[in-house]
Amino acid sequence: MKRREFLTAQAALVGGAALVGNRLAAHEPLVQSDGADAAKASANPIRQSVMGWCFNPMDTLTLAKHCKAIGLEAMEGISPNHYDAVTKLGLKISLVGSHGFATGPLDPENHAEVESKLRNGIDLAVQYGAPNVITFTGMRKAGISDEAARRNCLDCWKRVIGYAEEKNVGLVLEHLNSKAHKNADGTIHPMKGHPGYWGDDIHLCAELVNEMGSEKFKLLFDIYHVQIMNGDLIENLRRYRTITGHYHTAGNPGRRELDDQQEINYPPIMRAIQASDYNGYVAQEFIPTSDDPIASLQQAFDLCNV
Ligand SMILES: O=C(O)C(=O)CO
Repeated sequence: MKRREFLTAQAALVGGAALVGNRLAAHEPLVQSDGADAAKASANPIRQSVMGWCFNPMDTLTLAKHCKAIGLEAMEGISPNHYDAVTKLGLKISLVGSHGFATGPLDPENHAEVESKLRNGIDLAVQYGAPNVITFTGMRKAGISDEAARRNCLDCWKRVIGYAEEKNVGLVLEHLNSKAHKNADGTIHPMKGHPGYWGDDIHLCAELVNEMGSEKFKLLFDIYHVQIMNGDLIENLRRYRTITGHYHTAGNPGRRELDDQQEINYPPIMRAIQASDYNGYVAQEFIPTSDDPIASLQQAFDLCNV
């Protein structure tokens, strides 16, 4: 989108709400009717992907074949060792991995690793035509204040963003929930929440994206994590849609299927995404609980295929 079209679209989106640069400031009220989403969500099908780790221990190629049969367009969260085989099946790679969520740029001790993994991720994304590479803030650390955490993250990402722009690959910052989710035996589930994660407020993550000031640095809006930490999903999604580069799904509570045992109403959320003229991916990132995880994937695909 050209800059003038972008600004016109923004103006239409937010009516008179205040913009920071060309981006909506956190907590500014939005003025858009729900009807507008339904009207615009038509010839713009959601491009669906899946996070491979959720389907462990199913092997990646088996999952890939099911994805192809169901109609998903892409996969992510799989080892790059599988990229050749997966792309040969006709699937795309929607998101490339980099450093983990625990070893983020918040801590300068991680900077060398984060920088090198982001650069490697960008190279892989170019090789396989993936639009984005994931990044995280990392965990809070004693002795690092919020202000220092912000500065450390921005300093590190700013050393890489020029390379991302040159290669036309996006970096997407994932917001995560920081609540502890217990298993039945009282242990903490390692993937339903990430206690200690600093970027656990969607407004903070949006501020970081805005401070980066690059079209190649955007939000990874994980609907499950946002529901837990901030809620108000459609309002937040609309607020940040021009700075969102990727979406993840899951049912809440439990990071489970998108079924009627959970509380998030996905079809209107998908229509809100469509109405934003978003043309990136929405990746299913739920942990199947049923005996037939592929049936769960089919059900999630159908529900989001609005
Ligand atoms: O929990 C998540 O959503 C993650 O992507 C962590 O890697």
